[in-house]
Amino acid sequence: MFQHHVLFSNGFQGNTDANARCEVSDPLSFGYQYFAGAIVVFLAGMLASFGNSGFDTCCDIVRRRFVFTIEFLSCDETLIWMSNWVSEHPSSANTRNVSVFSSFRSLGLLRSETDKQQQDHILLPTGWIILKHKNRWILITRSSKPKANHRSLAESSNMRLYVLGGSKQFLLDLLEEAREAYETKKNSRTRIYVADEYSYWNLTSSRMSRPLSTVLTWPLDRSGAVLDDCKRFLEAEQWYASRGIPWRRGYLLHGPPGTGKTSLVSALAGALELPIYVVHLSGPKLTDQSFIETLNGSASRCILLLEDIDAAFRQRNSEDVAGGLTFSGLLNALDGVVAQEGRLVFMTTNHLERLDPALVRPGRVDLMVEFHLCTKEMVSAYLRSFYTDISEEEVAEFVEAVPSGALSIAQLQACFLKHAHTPLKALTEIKSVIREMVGH
Ligand SMILES: Nc1ncnc2c1ncn2[C@@H]1O[C@H](COP(=O)(O)OP(=O)(O)OP(=O)(O)O)[C@@H](O)[C@H]1O
Repeated sequence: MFQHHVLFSNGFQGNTDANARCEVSDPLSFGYQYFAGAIVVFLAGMLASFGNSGFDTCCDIVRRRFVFTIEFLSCDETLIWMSNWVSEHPSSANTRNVSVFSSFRSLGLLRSETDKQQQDHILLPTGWIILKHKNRWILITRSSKPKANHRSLAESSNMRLYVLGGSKQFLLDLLEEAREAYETKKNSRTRIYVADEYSYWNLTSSRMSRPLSTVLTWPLDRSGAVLDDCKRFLEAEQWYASRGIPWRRGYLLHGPPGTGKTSLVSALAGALELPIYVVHLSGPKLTDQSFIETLNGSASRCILLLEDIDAAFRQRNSEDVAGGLTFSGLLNALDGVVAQEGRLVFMTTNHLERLDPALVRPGRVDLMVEFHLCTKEMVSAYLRSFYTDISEEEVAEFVEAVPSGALSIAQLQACFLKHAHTPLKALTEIKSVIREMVGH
């Protein structure tokens, strides 16, 4: 994906043309170059950070002639790319003193204490970092200060790169390299944000993306069809705009508990490389206004997940409120003038019949997907995916033992997990569960 980066020049950086002209074509031997390069970059950075007016002049001269500077701000995603790049640079490999940099904090997002997966943290060497990349010496400094935002405990953390003999193109290439490395790392994981009572999004988990093929639907190719629908929508912004249709698409996943509704959303997010933003509508502090603020604070490209929507609202004319959010507040936020465009809105319910028709009318719900208790084909497919070396005879016995529409995949999964290496024991247990269900 092509990204457009804007490099701002500031007074401190001096004339960018001058910087662009000062490509280092150094005749010095490699050993000397290595040493001298490190010293110059180090001095330049020192002068930059601690200079008084006398030093400022020297600093300016050194900078204009030899050094190209770029600053990454904490509010910008480029800081995450660069931090990740630095942490993975071979020069950082043997560092014994590191500081933990949470990429989400840097964007002002508080991480939940419950999720401490190492992969979400970037380990940066402490203090100043000097490294060599593509024959250029780079000095990296970082600074941080508490943010003024009362809702966030986050620190605002900036990073500066001083590149000896750098150029604008060198920095753009570096940035692109850093972005690609970060995207590749990130895209194998799905991020899930949950809104708190202050309409603030907390990253509560970042888990390995679930392959779509691991979610069984009925018919078996239903999940692929839903994915295609999502992709078509995401690519159709222009199509919607040219027809004056709001660029929104709502999905309602309905069916008994444990049949894969949430799993499908999670797998779709992985396939589409989108984060999931979850709002619990029954939160007592949620109001019409805070709900809108919450939605506005989510990423412009994301899956918005409203789970168990029936538990929040039943019939419009009976209980109109769930927590502080009213039914009309929900409808307005979903497709009123304040509604955001370009997002995929997924709602799930176990009780389709309880939903108010206004909530599921086209425009709010454009595609309904029904989830089923296991058909014989689903039992067979799930067995084969779980016990990869199961025999045909055992599959046939299982399929025979489980009546269509009796069990959810979640129930099968629980039993299979108990007997992960002994399918015959799982079969015995399943048979007794079925016997209990039919009452003999
Ligand atoms: N169709 C399915 N394909 C694969 N796994 C499934 C399926 N249905 C359920 N599971 C497994 O069962 C567990 C529960 O599934 P999930 O949370 O997706 O169900 P749900 O329909 O959203 O349930 P609820 O309505 O109670 O929220 C998960 O661990 C999931 O792996």
